[in-house]
Amino acid sequence: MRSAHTVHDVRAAEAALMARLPEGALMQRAAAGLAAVCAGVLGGAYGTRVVLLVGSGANGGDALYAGARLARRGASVTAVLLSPGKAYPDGLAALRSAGGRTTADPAAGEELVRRADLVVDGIVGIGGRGGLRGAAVPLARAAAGSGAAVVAVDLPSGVDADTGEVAGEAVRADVTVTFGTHKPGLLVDPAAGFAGTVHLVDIGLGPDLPGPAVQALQHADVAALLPVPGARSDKYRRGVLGVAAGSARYPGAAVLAVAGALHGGAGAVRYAGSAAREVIARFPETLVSTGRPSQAGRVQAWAVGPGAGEDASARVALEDALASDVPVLVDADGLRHLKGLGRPARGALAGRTAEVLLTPHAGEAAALLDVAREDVEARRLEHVRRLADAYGATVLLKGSTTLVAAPGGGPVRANPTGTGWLATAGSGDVLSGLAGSLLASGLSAFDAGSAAAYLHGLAGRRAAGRDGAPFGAHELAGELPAAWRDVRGAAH
Ligand SMILES: NC(=O)C1=CN([C@@H]2O[C@H](COP(=O)(O)OP(=O)(O)OC[C@H]3O[C@@H](n4cnc5c(N)ncnc54)[C@H](O)[C@@H]3O)[C@@H](O)[C@H]2O)[C@@H](O)CC1
Ligand SMILES: [K+]
Repeated sequence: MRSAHTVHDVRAAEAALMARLPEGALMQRAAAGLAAVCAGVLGGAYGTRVVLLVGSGANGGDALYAGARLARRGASVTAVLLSPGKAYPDGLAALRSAGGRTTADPAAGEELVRRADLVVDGIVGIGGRGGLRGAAVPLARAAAGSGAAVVAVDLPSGVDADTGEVAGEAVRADVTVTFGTHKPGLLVDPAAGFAGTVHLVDIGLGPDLPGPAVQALQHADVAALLPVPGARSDKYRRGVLGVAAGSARYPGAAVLAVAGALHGGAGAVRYAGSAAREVIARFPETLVSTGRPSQAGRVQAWAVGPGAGEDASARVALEDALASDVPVLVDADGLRHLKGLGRPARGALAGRTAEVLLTPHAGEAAALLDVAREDVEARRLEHVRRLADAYGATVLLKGSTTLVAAPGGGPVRANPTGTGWLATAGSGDVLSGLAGSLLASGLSAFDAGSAAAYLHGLAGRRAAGRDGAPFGAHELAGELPAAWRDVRGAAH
């Protein structure tokens, strides 16, 4: 599990640890880790050209000390000082005594960047506010346009460490070397898209850190969550998922939701709705009926809404499922009907004894919160939390990094496996069935949502192939068994 902490928590942990260590020890740990990653990226420091972009704070200090280490190993190192009067003095002295040079001329800096093998971004770290400013902007652009590898110190300068927002220009890194713990912005888009490959350098903060603000599951975490049948399992004990999805207009959504559901761990899938004929034709193992959810027989969870349409029967299906005493996943048209139930948002769900999992994309989340879609996309972390609290439900916010938040606080899970190839019609229907199936097999809404997003992303990557190619949602569903095997195989 990768964990990310807020700037406030990182600073508090650093202060507690620093009080027990000699002065400068933490920065030396950070710089040593940074220099080691840089040397690895370069394939050895000797004879290489390294340019440090150095701002006014300790982030620049890390870059200067790492630059001194690289210079001692034979790299030609030049620091471009963006605030020459404020650059970290001891770091500057260390660089100079190791044979490194400095310049305060931004134009000369841009020229150096264009000819560099490696650019180290020490402009700002966790002390940064807003996008890049002044001379940092053309330098960051020159770095992006050069052939140099760009290594960001702690986080790419210009991105917001806590929110993942990118308010203006930011450095585009190939590699980010972060210290002590991840920062939420390294796991959450849009900022995460600027970070490249992230290396965590352990500087000893662990014992002083509280619980994380954001988590990203890894194979072993997901393997531990996935339900595996034992000797005493039967199809009912494994859990039965009810799917109320699709309509005469969108029968395919029902088929795709069932396709996802058959790969989520439930022992059986019941379908209730007007696409029963299409579902049974494609998946003869499904138990189908054409009535409302409450007439379909006993289930352990419902997945409601994909392709359900806008007419009254879809609203009735949602109300019916919510009136049950089992967990309910609400997606797509179901979310629209949820919004339109006419009762206060919380009221629609408050009386339930079992969990609710909402799975909106940014546009649906915006509609549920009455805000602009762009606001949700720019500050996804804030909005997934707000939506979970407003509706008293667990929320899976789909997108470039899918986020899952439970109501009432606690860490948000950021899914690391997504790929842009998943943005294809029907992909969300497969996810609904998959997450619903995991709910039916007994996982909490939080775990079901995050494990489903993880498997769905892996399946998407497999379907796209190593070089990347488009696929249809039915092919995505077809890759789910292989995604399970990837995850379970890595845990053994
Ligand atoms: N505190 C510690 O013990 C450690 C800190 N470390 C480093 O220290 C960093 C934090 O250092 P600081 O608190 O000095 O802060 P930063 O170095 O992140 O930046 C602060 C300075 O940047 C300026 N600034 C803010 N936003 C800007 C923007 N958008 N464009 C240009 N300049 C901007 C501010 O005026 C401020 O002076 C971490 O990110 C990490 O790299 C590491 O050395 C590990 C140990
Ligand atoms: K930085």
